[in-house]
Amino acid sequence: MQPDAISAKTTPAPQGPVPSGRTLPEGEALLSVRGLKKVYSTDGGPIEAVRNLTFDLGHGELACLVGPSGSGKTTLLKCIAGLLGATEGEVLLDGKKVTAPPKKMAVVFQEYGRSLFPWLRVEDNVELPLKNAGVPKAERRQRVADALEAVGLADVPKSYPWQLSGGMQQRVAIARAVAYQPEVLLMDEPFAAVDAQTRADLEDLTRRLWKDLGMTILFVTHDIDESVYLGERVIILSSSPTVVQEDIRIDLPADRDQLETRGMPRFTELRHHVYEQIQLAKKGHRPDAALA
Ligand SMILES: Nc1ncnc2c1ncn2[C@@H]1O[C@H](COP(=O)(O)OP(=O)(O)OP(=O)(O)O)[C@@H](O)[C@H]1O
Repeated sequence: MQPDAISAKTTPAPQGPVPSGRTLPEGEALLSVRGLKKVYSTDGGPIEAVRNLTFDLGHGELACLVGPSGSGKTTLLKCIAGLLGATEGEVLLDGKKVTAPPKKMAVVFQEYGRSLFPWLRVEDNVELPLKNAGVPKAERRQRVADALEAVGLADVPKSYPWQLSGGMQQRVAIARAVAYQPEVLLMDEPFAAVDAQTRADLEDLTRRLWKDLGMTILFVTHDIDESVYLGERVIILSSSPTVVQEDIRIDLPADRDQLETRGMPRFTELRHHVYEQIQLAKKGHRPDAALA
């Protein structure tokens, strides 16, 4: 049986029978993905990575995106971030079409080792995007100090990334995104390469920053438990060529705790449901309308 909250608040997509995630009335969405399709041209022929994705994110939402390996999660995030052009459809930020990386957006990737500059100290890594954006020096310093404080790294501003643990390096990457003060933060499996304890700490840090700073977050993860623990909503993708398989509201209490929340019967119920859907997606199940 499906949990009660599933499909709650879902409104039909404007363009007809194609399965869609939750959409909002015009003017209410901060981020809109509309009929997004991405086909890669390769020497071996075209690869249709994403077939048709439609969903909205409202101001201040924290949504997780899960789907089978190869279902196009990174492709979608790159299209949203303006790093990759769509074949069809569009991404709108505050109603404006995204055609290049928008100033209001920041991305945290999985590979912190590659996203931080090893020759720059922690504080300089965090400061760099602010410099590039022309933020005045005094304000830059304050924002860097605040961001390092927020991620619990106020005591290592002069260290180099390679002098820190993996979890600490990822916190530097998060601090860099936070200092930039984005309206939308995209996170692509950001904790996949850290140990379980650090991962739990970083999950709690993400929710705390989300609450304190009021950002809108789209968080891609392979980890079903993580998606349910972190998200206010979980968007499940089908296997490639990708459509939205289901868009679930996570009706767990706002204050989450690694032991208490994960021990709740409702957590288990939601987790089971997402797990089942991913298994179905892996077996090639697609929402009926996608086949039409
Ligand atoms: N640059 C590219 N050129 C050609 N095909 C690509 C490219 N990038 C991704 N693809 C293909 O597009 C599909 C979706 O890939 P993508 O990396 O977006 O999926 P994913 O859900 O993020 O995967 P994973 O969960 O394994 O990280 C795959 O079939 C992949 O092989």
